[in-house]
Amino acid sequence: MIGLQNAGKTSLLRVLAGGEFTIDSIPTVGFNMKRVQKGHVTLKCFIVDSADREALPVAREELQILLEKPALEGIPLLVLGNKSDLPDKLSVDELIEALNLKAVTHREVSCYGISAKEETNLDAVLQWLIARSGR
Ligand SMILES: Nc1nc2c(ncn2[C@@H]2O[C@H](COP(=O)(O)OP(=O)(O)OP(=O)(O)O)[C@@H](O)[C@H]2O)c(=O)[nH]1
Ligand SMILES: [Mg+2]
Repeated sequence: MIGLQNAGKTSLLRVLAGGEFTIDSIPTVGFNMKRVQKGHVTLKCFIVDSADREALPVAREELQILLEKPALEGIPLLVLGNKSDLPDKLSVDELIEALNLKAVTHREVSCYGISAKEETNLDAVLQWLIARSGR
């Protein structure tokens, strides 16, 4: 799980692990990367704050850099627009545009709007991960 500061990584991992959402999540110091790995396939989950329009260009660049890494070539990419409960959020179509996901080739790309807070669409995230974990 990779994402800029404040995107909601800790919140999502906590909720996915069956914990409670807390509004006063403490910023994670140090490592911000978790891998869901099985065999030789590392699934990539890139999370963004879909309501933080100013951070999206930075997220777009970070994602670009990650996708250029030879070790991650061809690996499926799951992009999560978190905080879909916020009124100012971008739609999935707008996120695809803002992150330039249509330019991603030679790998499967999925993009979901989710909310760690309201637990919206998290079943889709789990389904995505489960469906690809056996490959
Ligand atoms: N409204 C809303 N707020 C959220 C959601 N997910 C996380 N937040 C809030 O966003 C802030 C940052 O969440 P974190 O989970 O700490 O984000 P993070 O990506 O782990 O941040 P760093 O560890 O600092 O990189 C916290 O105040 C969370 O409560 C969401 O789905 N909706
Ligand atoms: Mg964190």
